[in-house]
Amino acid sequence: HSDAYWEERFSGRARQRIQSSTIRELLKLTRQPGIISFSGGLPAPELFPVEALAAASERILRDKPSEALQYGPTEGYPELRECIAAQQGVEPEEVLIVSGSQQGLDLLGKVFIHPGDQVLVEAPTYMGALQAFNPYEPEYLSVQLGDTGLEMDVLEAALQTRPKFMYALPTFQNPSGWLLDLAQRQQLVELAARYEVPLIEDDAYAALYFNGKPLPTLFELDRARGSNNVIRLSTFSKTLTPGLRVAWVIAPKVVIRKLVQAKQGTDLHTPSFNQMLVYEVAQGGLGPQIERIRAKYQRNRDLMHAALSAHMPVSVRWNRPEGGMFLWLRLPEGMSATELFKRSIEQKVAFVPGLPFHANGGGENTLRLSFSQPTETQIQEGIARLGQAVESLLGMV
Ligand SMILES: Cc1ncc(COP(=O)(O)O)c(CN[C@@H](CCCC(=O)O)C(=O)O)c1O
Repeated sequence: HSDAYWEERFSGRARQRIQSSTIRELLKLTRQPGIISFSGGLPAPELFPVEALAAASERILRDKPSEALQYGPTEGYPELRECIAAQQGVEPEEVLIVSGSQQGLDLLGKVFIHPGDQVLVEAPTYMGALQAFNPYEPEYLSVQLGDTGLEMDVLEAALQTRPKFMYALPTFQNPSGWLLDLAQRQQLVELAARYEVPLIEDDAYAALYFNGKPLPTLFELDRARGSNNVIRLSTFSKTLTPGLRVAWVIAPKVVIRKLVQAKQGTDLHTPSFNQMLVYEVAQGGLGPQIERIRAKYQRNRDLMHAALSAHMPVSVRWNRPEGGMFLWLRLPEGMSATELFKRSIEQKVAFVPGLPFHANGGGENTLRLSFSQPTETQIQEGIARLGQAVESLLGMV
């Protein structure tokens, strides 16, 4: 049959609401030789604890082969679930292990979003969440996030319209790297509780503070005031390995029970072996591993910052995140990051243009730079080439 035979049989939703992820598509591009990629939020591969994982897999297959290779409970590997619950100060029944927090986002969309529901997101926000939510046909409300945090008056007005939930990334936000300060965290939690709008806190980068004490999560602030209005997602992808696809959702028991039902229909359960592997390596504590990651990313951030100062024209602005993997760059008004992308790919440099991080448009002159993976030389060389590409467009603005 022709492609048309199949395409005309896709559901309307599949045709309109299921589109490709810009990050995933770009990552295919960046596998070409010689490309310096600042695109994906990919952990530095040399930091994967390979020996520890190899030893743990040996032990698991020797001591618990059937549990590792057999179907398991949808809720997750009990020991891992209990370990996370203890760490987060909740009961195991409030924890669900998912196949990456990306699956957590999909399941949350599946159980909460009815076609036409309003969902409040930050502008910019993580495009993977938009990709997960889109098939459930929400209408997006957005609230600007910038160097002074969230626009709180816009936030309150949006919450008053009682959207189904708000998707928030308070800690080293993807794509911008912003960290929401304590006052705004308190305000956000209080406003969401007042207007009865559940918060979904996506905390993928919670562990990646470069210095200073971590701020309390929205989840902690909400529980501390005797409320249970926050659902929290976090993952082993940024502290251990993303390829094993092990993450977790913390939510009230009634929500976890519904998510479990949804997950039964999606993948029955997260791979048994991967959960046991993560448990074996993580239960010994990831402290030293996280220290190595923080040191590398902080150094890379400083190198990228210095390179940007050396090579970017004065009309280009960028921030200096105190953690995470990304920084956010703003080109002169009128300059298109998508146009810049085409030129910089010719110079074998890749990044993620800002447009797809905006649910309701805008951000044409913004772009995300990831500093987690490139080597020092690649940062120097890549930013120098990017600076030239910007210069070549300056004449056009
Ligand atoms: C805020 C936020 N939430 C969920 C995820 C997905 O992480 P999981 O590996 O599914 O736990 C991510 C991972 N995003 C990275 C990784 C995507 C890389 C890829 O698509 O290969 C990025 O934005 O580049 C994230 O930043």
